[in-house]
Amino acid sequence: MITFTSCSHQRPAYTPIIVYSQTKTEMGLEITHPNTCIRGCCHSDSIPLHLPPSSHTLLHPIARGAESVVYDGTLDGKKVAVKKPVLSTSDDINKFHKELQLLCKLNHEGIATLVAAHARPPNYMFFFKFYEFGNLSQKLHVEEWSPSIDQALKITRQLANALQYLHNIGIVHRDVKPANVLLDKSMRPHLADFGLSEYKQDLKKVTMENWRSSGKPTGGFHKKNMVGTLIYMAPEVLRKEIHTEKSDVYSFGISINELLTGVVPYTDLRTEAQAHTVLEMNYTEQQLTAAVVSEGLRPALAGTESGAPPRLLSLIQRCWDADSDSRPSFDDIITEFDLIIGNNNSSTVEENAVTESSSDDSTKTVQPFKENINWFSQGENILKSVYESGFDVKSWSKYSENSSLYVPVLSWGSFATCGRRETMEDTHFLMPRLWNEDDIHIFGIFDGHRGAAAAEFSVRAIPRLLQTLDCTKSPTDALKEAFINTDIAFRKELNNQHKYKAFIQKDYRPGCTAITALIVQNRLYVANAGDCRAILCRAGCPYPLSKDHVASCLEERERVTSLGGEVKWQLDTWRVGPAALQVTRSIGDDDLKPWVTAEPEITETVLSGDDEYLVMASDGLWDVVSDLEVVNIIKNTVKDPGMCSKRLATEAAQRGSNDNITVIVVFLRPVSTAERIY
Ligand SMILES: Nc1ncnc2c1ncn2[C@@H]1O[C@H](COP(=O)(O)OP(=O)(O)OP(=O)(O)O)[C@@H](O)[C@H]1O
Ligand SMILES: [Mn+2]
Ligand SMILES: [Mn+2]
Repeated sequence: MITFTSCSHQRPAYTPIIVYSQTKTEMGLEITHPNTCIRGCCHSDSIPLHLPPSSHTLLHPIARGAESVVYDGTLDGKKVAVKKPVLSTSDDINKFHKELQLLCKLNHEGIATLVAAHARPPNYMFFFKFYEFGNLSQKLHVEEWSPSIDQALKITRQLANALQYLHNIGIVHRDVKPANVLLDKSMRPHLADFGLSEYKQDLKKVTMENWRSSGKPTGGFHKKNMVGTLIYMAPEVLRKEIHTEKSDVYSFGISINELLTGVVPYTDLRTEAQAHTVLEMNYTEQQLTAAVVSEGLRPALAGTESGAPPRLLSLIQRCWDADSDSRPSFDDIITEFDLIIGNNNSSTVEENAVTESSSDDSTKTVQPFKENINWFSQGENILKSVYESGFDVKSWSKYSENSSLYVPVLSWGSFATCGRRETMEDTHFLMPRLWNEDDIHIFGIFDGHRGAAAAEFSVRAIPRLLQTLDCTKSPTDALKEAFINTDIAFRKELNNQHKYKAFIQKDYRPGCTAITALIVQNRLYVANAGDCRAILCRAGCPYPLSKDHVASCLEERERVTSLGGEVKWQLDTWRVGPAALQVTRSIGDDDLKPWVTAEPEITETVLSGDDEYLVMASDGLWDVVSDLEVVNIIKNTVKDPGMCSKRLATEAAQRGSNDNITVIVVFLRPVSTAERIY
């Protein structure tokens, strides 16, 4: 017989008592001990790892990344940035703990300071010091900040210090790029975003694990390993070899060059001149990768006119050397840099002396007298002619108070080329964040004919009119009015010129087609007059957002004839009036009014998470590339809106488009690091 001795599942004789004690951090935050995350894997002596709910508030989202949302908020009354990662799988939670462990170890003024974290369910959050000036990429390319050479050198030096510190404690950042450099009020840089960082000794293991988990070196493998953003990635990373700390040196070199030139890597035309063969302004991901890896393609190096000392330029070139062993370490970079800065200070003095003496001469030079009419500035003055008295700047931001609305996350880019024509008659504008509102954006393209005057006038006039709106008008009415008022003002100005300025030809009747896309929160309004076109890519498929207004369209032909206009088949197609215009709506074309109206057709679309991007272009693109082809081309292009625009325009040029080509691409949701690659 078997007897069971009772095994004691009873409580032990005593329960260990957890002693909750409190200490204070330098910032005056209270730390409750034991100070660990829920799992007990993250520790810190100085950073609280769990917080009472009353200690913090989240205010507004300031950035929605692919893997997290960053809010501004407060912690014990002080302004902070709160990074809330999107945690959907257990992998994501492991990643959070890993990032937190790492952040707890960091303490350097060149690195974004973690002041607290909350690492217990249901909330996982990082609290960082708030850096008022946002990230360096935004500063350079959205605000178009151009730093003085001294500012650029200071930022370079401080960033190098931060990376030297990281490498010395054995950490590789793996995502060095201007978007991960935050600026404080004094324009000092702080390296952020340790989401991809690893300890040097783990790099090999991490690579192998990812390799094994995906079975073969494609698909998942690439996605996990090709970290960072493509254009900042070192050749060895692009070749899917193991990352080293020298891969950070490469990304640092590319980033510093971007700081000096103000140009997004590979978008400068000068680069194309250097890049031969396959590239020819035609970057698919594979081609860019191949060119970087095997042809040694690099962004156009900053010129000495940027004020950068030649030794710094050669240092950048060594940083982006194809052979990682030939790249300097951050110890080397700092040593070299101090020599450079030492020299630069003395040369600045000399240069100043030179400029001062030469400035005497420049006062003697006389500005040449310009007779040409500047239609851009005429357009800028539109407010004077439309509003007699003052106006209020108001916005639609409170158009809908519903805070649970879907709000797209935008990034945008454009490319314009005169193609085979001798003159450029297309114009366009990008005005994200109208009135400084995060959720109102407008973009527009104007395709001029019979001269560029109407397109030049409208590109300044339309955004001006929209900026000074009466917010009681609906966006649809506002757009319509802006088109019509611009047309009236332009024709009035042209007639004035005809009357008083003899040097304008009598039969000079320029016009332009126009398309604008206005985004207000989750609504997209496309206003179109003419044959520019906009499409929306939703869940992988193209949807037209505008209809072409041309005389070959029966509806338009009937509209024109019902107003008394004449439409005739001439040469190859239907054309309007004595001027034989193909388009039936436009701004300008004074001799064809009112038949060729400036009144736009407007579509309204409610945006949702399925909406990927918007493409707007002049007919130079659409003549030779179909809606579906546009979607397919973007599918295999580097997911950067500027590059996609350029790729589409150059594709059209290659297919023989003989018109000016302007393309605007607006991504409507964040592109994750992985998506940017595949
Ligand atoms: N401490 C801060 N102060 C001010 N702005 C911040 C701060 N931290 C983050 N941001 C803003 O949020 C953006 C995203 O932050 P971060 O790069 O850490 O998030 P992420 O989700 O990893 O983004 P990514 O999509 O680049 O991987 C930054 O580029 C910056 O504009
Ligand atoms: Mn980032
Ligand atoms: Mn990240």
